[in-house]
Amino acid sequence: MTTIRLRRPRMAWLRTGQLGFLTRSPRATAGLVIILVMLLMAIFAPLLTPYDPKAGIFDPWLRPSLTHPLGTTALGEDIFSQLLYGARLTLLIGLMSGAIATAIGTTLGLAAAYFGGRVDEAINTLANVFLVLPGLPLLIVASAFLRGAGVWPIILVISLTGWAWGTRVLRSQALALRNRDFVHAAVASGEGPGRIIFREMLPNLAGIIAANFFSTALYAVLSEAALSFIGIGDVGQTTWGTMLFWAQGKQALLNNAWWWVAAPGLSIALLGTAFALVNFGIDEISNPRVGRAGKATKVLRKKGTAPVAEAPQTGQPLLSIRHLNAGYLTPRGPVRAVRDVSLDVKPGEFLGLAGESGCGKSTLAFAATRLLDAPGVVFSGEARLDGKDLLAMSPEELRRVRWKDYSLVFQASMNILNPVIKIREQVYDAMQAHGVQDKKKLDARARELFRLVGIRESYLDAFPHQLSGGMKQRVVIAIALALEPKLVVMDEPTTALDVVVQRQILQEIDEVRRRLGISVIFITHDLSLLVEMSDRIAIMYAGEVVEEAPADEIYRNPKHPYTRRLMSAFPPLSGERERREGIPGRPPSLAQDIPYCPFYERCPSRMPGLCDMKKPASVEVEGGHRVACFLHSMAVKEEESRAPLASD
Ligand SMILES: Nc1ncnc2c1ncn2[C@@H]1O[C@H](COP(=O)(O)OP(=O)(O)OP(=O)(O)O)[C@@H](O)[C@H]1O
Repeated sequence: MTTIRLRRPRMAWLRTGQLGFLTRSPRATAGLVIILVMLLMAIFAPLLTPYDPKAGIFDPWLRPSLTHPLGTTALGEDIFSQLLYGARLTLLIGLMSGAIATAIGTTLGLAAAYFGGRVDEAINTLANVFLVLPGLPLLIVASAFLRGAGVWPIILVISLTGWAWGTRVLRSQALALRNRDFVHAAVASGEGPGRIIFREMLPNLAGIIAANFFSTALYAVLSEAALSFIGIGDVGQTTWGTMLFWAQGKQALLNNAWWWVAAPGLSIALLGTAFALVNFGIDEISNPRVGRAGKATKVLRKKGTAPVAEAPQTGQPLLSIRHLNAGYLTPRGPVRAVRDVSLDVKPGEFLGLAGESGCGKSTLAFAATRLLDAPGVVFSGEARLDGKDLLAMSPEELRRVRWKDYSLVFQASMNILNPVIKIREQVYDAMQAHGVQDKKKLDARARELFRLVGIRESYLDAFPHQLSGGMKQRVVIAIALALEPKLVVMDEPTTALDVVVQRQILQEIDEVRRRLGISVIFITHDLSLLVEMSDRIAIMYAGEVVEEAPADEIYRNPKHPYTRRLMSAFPPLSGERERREGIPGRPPSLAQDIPYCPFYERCPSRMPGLCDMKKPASVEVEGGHRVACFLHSMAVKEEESRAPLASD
């Protein structure tokens, strides 16, 4: 049975201490103070006034005085007492209706987005039906029928007619979130569904949920006032709405007792304003860009130059990919983006993977690490990490090894950072999902990681938007290194960054992987960069690895005609500036079978009748230098056929 580790979900602002921030937002503070004062007035009404709100024991139409701060009604009741006691039911109606409608709306909206399919369809249909139900006529009918049943009919009708809007909005927002990179990354890092919904998605929806709550609460307060005002509902109860009803019925304004109308009317308006103000505050929390949380620090600290320790080379590959076939199932048939690829990565090795765009580099990396999403599919093959076949693992086994044994950084990795969660929490996440819970250890490790990738520790308490693109990418690299995985796959991790930052980050990656003895698969179009960084380079073309050799060997002595053209398409590392040429022609479509040399059409050294008839096998031409080209496999064969003669 699959067990999912779930931490107790807590709302984001409680966890990150952002509730404190709420009180630092002047608007939210004002809103909270108003609501709190009203709540206190409601709770402590018996202490604040000695009079029963329904006791008509005083002279009617008394003007405001010290004994009766808001005067008396036409029936001789104390208006101030009515205002205090009325707050009880008015607040109860608002807060309860808001809470029930928001709970139903949030649960159904999130369930629809997360589970999709039939669940989504059913919830959506239900929400559509409830959206067209006319709320006010229903309220009138329910109140008329349930007259005398107190305020609960109103609360229930408002809750039941008010949840559908929230579900609609939350569903669409949650659907968009479901496809965001940070949610994919959370899935990839082994987080369970509950944790993803509550930890990753819910905080991003806090603004909408709050808006839903406060707008329903306000709607409820206003509806109750409107119903009471026109005499529907239980006018025997004391609420701000029934106060307005009686004031109107007894013609308070004509009797110059404007305070009888003004007191409940202004209280309702003030409550609405308070709801709106707190709503603004929560919007600031849920969207840190709006707020002022955290101080952005400006200067990057230069990293120390600690001694470098190479990983022990055991000779056994850490990752061993064998006959891997992977691709995409499309309506026009399968695209075979990775074709019978076999590749090894040794412990501590930096393997560069290069090739033109669309040749299958990313598909290879994602397929081998079981991160290929639909419509991607692994057709066949093995990918053994430390002897364990990743492609045969159960989802639970995979969850255990991901991030711990291997991790991934890709081009748009900075998007995996959840915009509403502080960097520190996100660095902790991967470690917590794998059992590190001790706060001191988490903090020490997070600081160490930041030093390692050259970011000031103070950025741990920043939000992602406070960091530049380069820094976010460093954070992601730090997260990828958090559990000291044996292998990190980096798919163009710096392509989106400017050249200076790229170089800095690459140097840091190189130093970190040497220091920690981590193996790296580094994917890029930039062959000259790979030559500089890699121990070994594999060149891919049309889904196949056509050449593989130590980096300096590829640089000095490229053998495959494609590698040679690729090398000449990039500027040399040093020397005169000269005009570079691209490779004429286009790679073949990966939707078709290619039972011959895939480079045939573009190859300047092609041999018709051979290269267009069958596929060259990959052969070792020199120690560790393999190439899949007839030019070289023939030379090897000749060499081999001469060898016995020489020994005769
Ligand atoms: N979702 C998809 N559906 C169908 N085909 C796809 C899909 N994703 C990628 N492909 C195809 O698979 C092939 C390999 O793509 P892949 O992204 O692995 O190449 P790449 O070498 O990493 O390219 P780049 O360097 O531009 O990222 C391409 O022909 C591409 O069009």
